[in-house]
Amino acid sequence: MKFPGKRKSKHYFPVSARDPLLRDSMLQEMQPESEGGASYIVGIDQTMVDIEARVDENFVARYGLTPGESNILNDDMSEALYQELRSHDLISHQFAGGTVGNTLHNYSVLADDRSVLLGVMCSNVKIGDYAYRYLCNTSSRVDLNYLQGVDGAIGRCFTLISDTGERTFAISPGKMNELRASSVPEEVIAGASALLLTSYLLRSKPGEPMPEATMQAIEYAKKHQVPVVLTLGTQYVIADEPQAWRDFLRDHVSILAMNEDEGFALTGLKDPLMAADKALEWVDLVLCTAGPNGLFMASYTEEEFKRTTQHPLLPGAIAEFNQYEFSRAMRRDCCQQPMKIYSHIAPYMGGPEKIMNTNGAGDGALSALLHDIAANGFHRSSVPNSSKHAREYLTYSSLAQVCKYANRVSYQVLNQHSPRLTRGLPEREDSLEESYWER
Ligand SMILES: Nc1ncnc2c1ncn2[C@@H]1O[C@H](COP(=O)(O)OP(=O)(O)OP(=O)(O)O)[C@@H](O)[C@H]1O
Ligand SMILES: O=c1[nH]cnc2c1ncn2[C@@H]1O[C@H](CO)[C@@H](O)[C@H]1O
Repeated sequence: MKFPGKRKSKHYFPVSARDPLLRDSMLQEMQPESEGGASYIVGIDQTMVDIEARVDENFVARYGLTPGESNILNDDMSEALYQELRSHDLISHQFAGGTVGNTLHNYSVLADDRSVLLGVMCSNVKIGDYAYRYLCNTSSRVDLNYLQGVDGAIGRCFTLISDTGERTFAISPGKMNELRASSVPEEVIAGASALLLTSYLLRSKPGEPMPEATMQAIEYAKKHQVPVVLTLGTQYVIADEPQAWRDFLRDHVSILAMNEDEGFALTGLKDPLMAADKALEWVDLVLCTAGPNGLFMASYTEEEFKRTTQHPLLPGAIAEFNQYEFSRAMRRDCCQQPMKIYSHIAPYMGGPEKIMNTNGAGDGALSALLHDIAANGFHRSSVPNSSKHAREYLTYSSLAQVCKYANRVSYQVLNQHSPRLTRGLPEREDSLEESYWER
């Protein structure tokens, strides 16, 4: 694992006196990690490839699709849509996709370490087909050994970009929802630092086993105290039944990732800070991305061990909300006196000069948060006596540092075409501190 502490520690966890147990020599010893992976993330996804095409505004309306939404197509519509894209030569890119698949891939690239993907894969893969492309475009650090074979195609996600830059997904599901509960291995969930899920998993046709497989994974995660991370799909999935999603969060989820639109659909609050604050009623840690306005995080920490920021205090609906952003996130139930902490960061370097692609920028931010969570697990098992583990923290770094890291990774995604990182961040990121607020 690329341990965040291996970088200049001040970049990732702003302590002035370093942990005496965490000397460089010890970190060196920690580097060669066994293949089994002491610390990994597991996730479930609807296995799919993204087929990106530029279309005119009428296109989306002609197929009766809701703009901006992730729409499900029937077989006839999929075929007609695909044929139209092909005959007009509109397809510009094809990548492996899926929101959890993207996030696990990015996690594995950033951490240079193992993650485990659960889902389906064609039993009979042919060179050049979509399943083949999916496998070829997934990091070799993503463990695909637990995928369940199916007799048929994986999903296709037509990613339709209009003239205005709006992105509409049209999903041809194939067999993507055929994952059975019996294909969810308890031991893999039990050993993970976190279980990653998306709200899309609960959206399937009657009789398809994916929702049951998802609930089975949640049951194992609870049994083994593995934090459940949920990324909300699109606002429409949530807006259909917001109360059911609030109950779901309260009952099953510890860490929530969403963008401001999804936050609004969930809470009825437009301000991402207030939406994140509201979500703390149900979960322990919230990442809320807000496009050109950067991102917010909110969590709990132990009142006695809160740490005051050295950054300027920020105005907002909660006055000086970032006052304790140098604290580390904890589960509310692990705090004797829980207090809420918040942080915000503006886009890294003000955003790229030219945005290549916003698709997956939020997934990128979440993969950085997962890296920090896994690093905490890794550090806990490597240096159990460290003062860093005197209390049960969720993250290795402070909320402010996780924001920085998440934001930095989003920037990287905006700067390339695919939602999946082609390489990790520059090894030392020496410029991070100095150049952060320039431009
Ligand atoms: N127009 C922009 N200018 C600068 N930075 C941006 C812009 N759009 C996004 N970002 C950066 O990317 C991060 C995530 O963006 P956004 O909120 O659009 O994610 P998202 O909608 O969840 O994306 P996806 O669902 O496709 O993964 C933001 O927090 C910000 O750092
Ligand atoms: O229904 C779905 N299930 C899983 N992933 C989806 C669905 N719709 C869109 N995406 C995925 O979301 C990613 C960007 O966040 C895209 O890469 C797309 O593949």
